[in-house]
Amino acid sequence: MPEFVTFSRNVFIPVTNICRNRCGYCTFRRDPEHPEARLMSVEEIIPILKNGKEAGCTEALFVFGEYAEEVPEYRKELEKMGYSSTIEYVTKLCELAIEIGILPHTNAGILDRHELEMLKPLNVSMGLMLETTAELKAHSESPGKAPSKRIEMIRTAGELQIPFTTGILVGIGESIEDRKHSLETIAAIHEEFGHIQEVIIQNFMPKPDTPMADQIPPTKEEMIQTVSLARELLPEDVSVQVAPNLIEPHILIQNGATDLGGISPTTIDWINPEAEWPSVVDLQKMTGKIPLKERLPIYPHHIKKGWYSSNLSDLIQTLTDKNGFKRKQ
Ligand SMILES: O=c1nc2n(C[C@H](O)[C@H](O)[C@H](O)CO)c3cc(O)ccc3cc-2c(=O)[nH]1
Ligand SMILES: C[C@H]1O[C@@H](n2cnc3c(N)ncnc32)[C@H](O)[C@@H]1O
Ligand code: MET
Ligand code: SF4
Repeated sequence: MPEFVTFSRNVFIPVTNICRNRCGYCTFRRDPEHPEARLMSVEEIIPILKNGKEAGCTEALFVFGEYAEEVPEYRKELEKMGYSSTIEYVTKLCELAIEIGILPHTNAGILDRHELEMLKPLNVSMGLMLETTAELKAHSESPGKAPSKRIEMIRTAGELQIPFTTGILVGIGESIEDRKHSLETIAAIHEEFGHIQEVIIQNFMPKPDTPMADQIPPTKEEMIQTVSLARELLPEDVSVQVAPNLIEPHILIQNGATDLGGISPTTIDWINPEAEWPSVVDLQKMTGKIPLKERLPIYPHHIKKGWYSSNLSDLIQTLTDKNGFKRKQ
């Protein structure tokens, strides 16, 4: 049993749902002609950040479609707003979040070294799910889900000393051996760079009207087995995260999970909109006797190592003090 289980309070900002990929399990992505296709404006985003700040959130989670610039209609929209790339726009959004008092964490899909360098000074951590090292049908129309590209980006983030979240998606057609290989790959990258804070073991949730609508999601037993495997294969300083809105976490905590990721009092999970966030009180009920501890989107050991830009130090300090987060030695 772990000594405690962690979580963070976030606001989820789905900057754009335009995406160059077409993953077989995804309902987040929209075609440009779809009525719900969007690129959020600064005017829409500011109140979300402010509400989140009021509600005690410490993390601005920017998640969006990968390289939407490859979609011509989107590029035009972005140019109308005065930006030539999504990442240029997102740096502006991160600056706003910092001004309002929330720490940015961006998961943009694949980014190149230059883009990572642009975001590093404005993000306390970043993320990219490896998903799997297997070549799967689910990803046959998603160039950005090529395992080699994902591995390369996670490594580059390591070279740049960006605190990082990655993970695997369980139940999308991969075998147990594939899961093992994916986790070993993540473990090896972390041994080299030391930047991975947490590895998400995310259970696939079938969605209506997707090519994988009828695929059976992983069983509780498979999830227990995968969480145990992750705990066994990953270095000790990496936590194993499960999503408490997607699966009952208690038994997974008994098998090695120690983090529940971000939950939000003010925004929905845009990737799994059908899955409501539990409240902190619900979370405490789920973990039972194990104490819950709120964390920031940057872990204490990375704060201690100074893996953040000077733009962020005041805010990290204020939020650490205010929330009474311990700087674990
Ligand atoms: O609300 C969600 N948060 C997701 N998060 C956020 C996560 O729960 C936390 O915000 C991080 O642990 C940072 O504190 C991700 C972050 C990443 O870097 C990569 C993937 C994910 C996936 C999800 C997700 O599906 N839903
Ligand atoms: C942000 C992350 O959300 C995950 N993701 C995308 N679609 C689904 C789904 N149907 N079920 C569970 N997780 C999903 C992917 O792993 C992505 O990288
Ligand atoms: C909305 S999914 C999360 C971000 C990115 N599109 C990816 O799949 O990696
Ligand atoms: S999961 Fe991410 S990369 Fe895949 S289609 Fe959805 S938004 Fe695009």
